[in-house]
Amino acid sequence: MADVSELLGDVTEDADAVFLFSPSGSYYDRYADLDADVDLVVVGPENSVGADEFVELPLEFDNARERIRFGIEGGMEQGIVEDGDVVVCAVSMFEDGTDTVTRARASDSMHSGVYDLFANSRADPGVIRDVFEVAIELGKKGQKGKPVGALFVVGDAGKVMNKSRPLSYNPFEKSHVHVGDPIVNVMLKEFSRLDGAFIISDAGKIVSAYRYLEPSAEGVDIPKGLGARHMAAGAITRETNATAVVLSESDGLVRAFKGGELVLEIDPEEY
Ligand SMILES: Nc1ncnc2c1ncn2[C@@H]1O[C@H](COP(=O)(O)OP(=O)(O)OP(=O)(O)O)[C@@H](O)[C@H]1O
Ligand SMILES: [Mn+2]
Repeated sequence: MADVSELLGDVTEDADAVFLFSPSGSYYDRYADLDADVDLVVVGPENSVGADEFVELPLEFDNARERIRFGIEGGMEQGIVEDGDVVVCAVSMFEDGTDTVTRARASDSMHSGVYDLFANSRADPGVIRDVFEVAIELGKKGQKGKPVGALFVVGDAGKVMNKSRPLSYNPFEKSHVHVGDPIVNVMLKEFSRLDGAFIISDAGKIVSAYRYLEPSAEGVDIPKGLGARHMAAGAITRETNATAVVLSESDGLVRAFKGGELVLEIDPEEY
């Protein structure tokens, strides 16, 4: 008579790697000497169990699917797994301990650039996430139903301020508000109708709105067809350690630039 592990054995068959998401120490130790053909990788905000192979998650994603995608993308980024590899993921979905096992295939299409953006930006990962959320929401709804564009420059704010000038009075002048506060998100959406860029600090403080960016665009190579807003976004990230998040008024896409390059392009309608 068949037993449960036989019935479910297909899930773990021919695995190239096993990813343990935030395991307890004792759980990890039980499997640390796994069969030599299979990589044992710990994925989480920190490597508390001292695993040899570790993928850092900059955020503890609530959504298990996002957590898994992100972990696999990080594993690909680090060269632990590659396109086509079977990755068995052990995660905790309902309680503290591992209670869920899934089988996923690493693929180049998972390689969206999101991992690099969160893990290697100067600003806090949570701040980058909050800015993305505002941009995506703005992209979905527009401003009073009309498409709207916006430019957020995140991190290295002092330097960004030095390479820009005000187009109008700064409504955030004396305030100490942070991206992610619900009221601030309403303000950002309201002010996005007006020209220029928002400047946001590493820790998420809104430093200014209405900034005209004046970086040198020399050597900035962005896709043809994108205009001045995107050029300014790309260029400012070449001259500073900021990350720029841009919502295009004309095609509705959200793009991110880092180091002078386009690193991510997403359609708000898919989120
Ligand atoms: N250097 C800059 N700094 C800040 N904001 C800028 C800069 N250049 C352009 N913008 C803003 O971008 C807006 C749109 O400009 P433009 O159409 O040339 O950009 P774009 O890249 O085509 O963006 P979109 O896809 O949203 O149209 C301008 O009205 C202005 O608010
Ligand atoms: Mn345009």
